[in-house]
Amino acid sequence: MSAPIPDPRDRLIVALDLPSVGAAESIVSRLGDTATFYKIGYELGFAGGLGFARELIAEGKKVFIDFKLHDIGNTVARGVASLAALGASFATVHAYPQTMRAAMEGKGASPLRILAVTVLTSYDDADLDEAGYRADVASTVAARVAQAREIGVDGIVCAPTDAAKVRGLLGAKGAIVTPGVRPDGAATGDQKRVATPFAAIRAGADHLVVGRPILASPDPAAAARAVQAEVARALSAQVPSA
Ligand SMILES: O=c1ccn([C@@H]2O[C@H](COP(=O)(O)O)[C@@H](O)[C@H]2O)c(=O)[nH]1
Repeated sequence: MSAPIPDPRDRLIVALDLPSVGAAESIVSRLGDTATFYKIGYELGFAGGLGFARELIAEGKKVFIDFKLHDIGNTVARGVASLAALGASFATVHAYPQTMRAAMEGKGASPLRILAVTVLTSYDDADLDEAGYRADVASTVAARVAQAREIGVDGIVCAPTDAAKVRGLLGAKGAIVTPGVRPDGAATGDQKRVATPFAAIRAGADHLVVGRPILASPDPAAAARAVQAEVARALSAQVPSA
């Protein structure tokens, strides 16, 4: 049997950073068929979002649970096993070796893909220094990707500005997922390491996570389609002409 043809709409993951299931239902309905992949983080997750994740999956959408797990190995492995049973497509853990190994053990043979978060996109060198790290963002990302690759995690979450370097370190295998994506002119908010959808894809990202630029738009479906159009433009620019 041949491999399923990937749906290009899956390149965009819409972050449902919303306070209630009702608010999420409203955005999902306005996005309709435009969006196929949704991310659920703390805000919606702690407000009934896991039940909503189940509904989205039952409707054929893909779900990324972004709780960035980090705990003792037993707790991480068992938490990940529950996310695998839920039917999530992606789940995040912080890129600490013990945590990454536990997550890979917890997912078992399920299709859940474990993504290791390297350095949050809201952090710059000064933020790492303030948190007690003695290495800058670039070297911390590189060290974490090397460990993630060694452990065999399924993918990496990094800033779009790190994606080219991460792709070089990770090789062709392994998904690169980038939050911190901002269409030209969009407010950056608390994000510090940002790039446009076009630049992120050109740098080697497989999936872009976009929240506020879509959620805050008067027309979320148009905003999502604009991101997808940039993705398509970047992908076609990557293919050398015959
Ligand atoms: O390094 C990281 C890891 C995760 N995120 C999450 O992505 C979205 C981004 O939302 P925007 O509104 O597009 O800024 C959000 O859910 C974060 O928790 C990240 O931003 N950076």
